[in-house]
Amino acid sequence: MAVSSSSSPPRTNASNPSAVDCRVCHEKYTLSGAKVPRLLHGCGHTICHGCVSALISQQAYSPVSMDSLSSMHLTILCPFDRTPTILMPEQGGCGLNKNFALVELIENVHANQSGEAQQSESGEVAEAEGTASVVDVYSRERLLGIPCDEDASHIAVVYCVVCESQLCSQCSDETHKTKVLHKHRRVPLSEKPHPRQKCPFHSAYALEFVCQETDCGNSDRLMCLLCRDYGRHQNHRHSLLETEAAQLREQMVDGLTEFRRFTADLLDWGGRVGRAVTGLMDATDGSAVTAKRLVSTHFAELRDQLALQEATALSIVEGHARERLALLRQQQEDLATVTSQVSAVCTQLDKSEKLDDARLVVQQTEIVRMLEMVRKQRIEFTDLPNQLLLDSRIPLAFTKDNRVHIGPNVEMRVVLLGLDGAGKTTVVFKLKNNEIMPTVSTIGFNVETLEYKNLKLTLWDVGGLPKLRPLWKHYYLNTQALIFVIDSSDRERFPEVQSELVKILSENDLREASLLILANKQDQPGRMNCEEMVQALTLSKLCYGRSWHVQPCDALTGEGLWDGLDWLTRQLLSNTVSPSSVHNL
Ligand SMILES: Nc1nc2c(ncn2[C@@H]2O[C@H](COP(=O)(O)OP(=O)(O)OP(=O)(O)O)[C@@H](O)[C@H]2O)c(=O)[nH]1
Ligand SMILES: [Mg+2]
Repeated sequence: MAVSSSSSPPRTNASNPSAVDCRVCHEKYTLSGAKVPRLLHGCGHTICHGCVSALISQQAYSPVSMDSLSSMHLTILCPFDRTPTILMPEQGGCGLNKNFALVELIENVHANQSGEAQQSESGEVAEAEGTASVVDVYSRERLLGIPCDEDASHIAVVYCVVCESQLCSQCSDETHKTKVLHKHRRVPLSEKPHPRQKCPFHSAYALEFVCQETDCGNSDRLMCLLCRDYGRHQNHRHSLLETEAAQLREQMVDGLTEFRRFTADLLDWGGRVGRAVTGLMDATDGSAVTAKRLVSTHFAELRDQLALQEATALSIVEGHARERLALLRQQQEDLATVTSQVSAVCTQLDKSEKLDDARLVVQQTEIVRMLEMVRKQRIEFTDLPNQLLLDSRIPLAFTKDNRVHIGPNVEMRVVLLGLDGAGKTTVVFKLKNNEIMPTVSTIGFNVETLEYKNLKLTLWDVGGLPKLRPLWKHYYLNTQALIFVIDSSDRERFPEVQSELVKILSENDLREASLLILANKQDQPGRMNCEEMVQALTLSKLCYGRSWHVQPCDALTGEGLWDGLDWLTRQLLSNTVSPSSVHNL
């Protein structure tokens, strides 16, 4: 500790410590001021206010003294057992309670020694028998440089809380010599309490109490002595303003600690979010850039693949057209040859017919040969029209993986099922003849053939009335596709629809069949869309393992029907047509 002269050097008594001496500086405790006993609440030991201040000024620069999370906390270590005690820096030593038991003891000692010479608190010089070392407990106050109220040439170091004056040690001692004034509480100037606010109703009195009545009726809870005893808060329960403020401060300290941690957490999360934003938006290699690159690559690959598939399909069609052309040209040539042969025979027969009998008979063998030849040609020609490939169309269709199928019509058996009134018959008529026919409930079945692309579909439209449903199973055998028609607007019958679907889809004969679900009557109010229908009928689960598709449609206008049929033909060609008839890419 620094050794210096002080305007009020405390007495030291290191050689003969007693209960009323500070065990650090070995000076006598006093009732107020620098030697007032302060209780270290961390461990319960007591040291004087001056030593607390000295510890604070020492600890303030120690790295362990500051709470790492809260700069508001100041920790001092007990000089006896190094237990930490936490303080608010702005309160300094005043933040610690006085050891009131000791204060009482000192008062008793003072009372007993009233006749004796008073301990000098001015502390000008250490007494001869005391220690030689003196602690300048007011070094901080001196740094403030506030002039003494009694003598402006002195620097004030203490504050009398009763007189409300700032004094140097000397003037403090001199002005507080009397027995009464001596009792005035004086604190180091750096610990000067905030000035008390005056009562707005009694300007001579300070606000000292807080009303605790819940239904007090006064807008202002603070009161002075007069308000409490005679005024608007008379007979009201109340507490000390100081205590109330201390409790509030305590709550604020707790809150601040908590909030600083919260702020640290927020900053931490903010940092993480910031890093995520940077990672996402990095212009050169951020996640967004990478994801976009992946999308572009994916679609570029798809385009390449499609271009390749298109080129292959075109070359297949061109090859097919060339073959057909060559065949037709061959047929052209053959016909021309036969025609010229027959014309030549006709010319020859015309000439021979004009000959006389003798000459004619001479040519008999030749004439018979020509007649037989032409007749033979004629007989052959009766079959020729059937063999001629006069249809210039090239029937083709695509599989679902874009392979092209060219060839004669492939026959398929398709069964239409669904509840009565769902629109099966209407769908068939619309597909077959593009017309709307007034329908009645189908009793039994209708069968229609439909040529679409290079498929020849046999459509079996089976009546859906409950009494007819047990007959559905007779149509399952060799069925390549099932078209299940649903009235999308009739939500009440969805459970019935689902129960029929469950039964149908568990049929062994339909295991391989493609399933086209027509969500019909999309023109009707209250209709269910495809997504809702898939959910409502748990179709993903029901149709697991088979090729299935839900197509919204309106059988009256035909909207959606051909899209559904396109899906079906692609499935059927992929599943059914022999690999040799499909031109692989
Ligand atoms: N508004 C509307 N009505 C439709 C639609 N499709 C069919 N209908 C009508 O629904 C009613 C029943 O149609 P059908 O084709 O006879 O029904 P179904 O499924 O063959 O019935 P069953 O033969 O009893 O199994 C008829 O009045 C049709 O005009 C549609 O898309 N919209
Ligand atoms: Mg019908």
